[in-house]
Amino acid sequence: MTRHTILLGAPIQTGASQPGCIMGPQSLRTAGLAKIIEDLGWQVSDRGDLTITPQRPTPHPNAAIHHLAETRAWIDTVREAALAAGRDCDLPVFMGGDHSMAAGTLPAMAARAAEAGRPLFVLWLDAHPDLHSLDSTESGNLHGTPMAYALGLPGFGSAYPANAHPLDPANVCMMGIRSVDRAEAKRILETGIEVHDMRAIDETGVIAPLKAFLARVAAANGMLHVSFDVDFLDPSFAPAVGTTVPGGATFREAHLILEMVGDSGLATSLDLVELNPFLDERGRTARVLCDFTASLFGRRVLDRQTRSY
Ligand SMILES: NC(=[NH2+])NCCC[C@H](N)C(=O)O
Ligand SMILES: [Mn+2]
Repeated sequence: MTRHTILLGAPIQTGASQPGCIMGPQSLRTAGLAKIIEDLGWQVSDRGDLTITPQRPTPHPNAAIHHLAETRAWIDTVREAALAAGRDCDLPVFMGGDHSMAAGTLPAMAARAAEAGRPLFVLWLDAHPDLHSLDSTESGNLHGTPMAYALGLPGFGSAYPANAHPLDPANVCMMGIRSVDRAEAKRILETGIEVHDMRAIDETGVIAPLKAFLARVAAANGMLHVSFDVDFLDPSFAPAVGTTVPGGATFREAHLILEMVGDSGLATSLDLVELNPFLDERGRTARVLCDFTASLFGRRVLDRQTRSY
């Protein structure tokens, strides 16, 4: 049976300090995301881009926070549309937008998993754990908060919607982490989330920890959401991101991770976030993201035969 994917754009840039992620979905389309997946035998539907209406500012005791009202509106809009996309296909691709998008997609995928009576697992590929609450963020950039919110951690009051389906921290695996704020470090220790920072990856490689995680997902008959932040990658080959951190995953490390996830057949949803086309070089980061996505959708070397001239 032909498998079906839905592409859904969430052009959010209010969670980041630098503008530009608003162009993320269009850049992925221009780089040919739909065709790359179609060529692998999938049926692809593009549901276009979500929008929110203009918002009146809502104050918050943490004065660093900006665009709280927009973020909240995006969370509600993304959550509803992501849940519908999740119900309607095998593996939706959520095209950001900055990472605050995941404050909508993670609860949506958790709700979908609950409907299916299966646990949700999350593979978080990112330089940052995004474990801030509204109380702890120092930058005020709300793309630093989605994981804390999705886990149901305190510090959000009623500024974000109530989270009816908090993630189990035991089902989260983070890779690529190399920039952690103090409050986030504390939360990593308190929650016991599995974090493979770049130091650990340098020592052990990605294969062993990923195999172990995927085996847990399979054993639990889990659904698997992959949240892919461009800054997971080394900025030398993926420059189109506002929060670059040196020492990121190499091209091969990232491919291997997505190839292994692809082989496992376990992935049930994907976020592609933080692509800032304004900072790209001739579309190379968008192309690289499409290539990685193809690996997750099962592309092998022989699916991509070269042509000699
Ligand atoms: N999704 C991201 N790029 N997050 C970066 C967050 C960086 C930093 N921890 C902050 O809160 O400002
Ligand atoms: Mn992130």
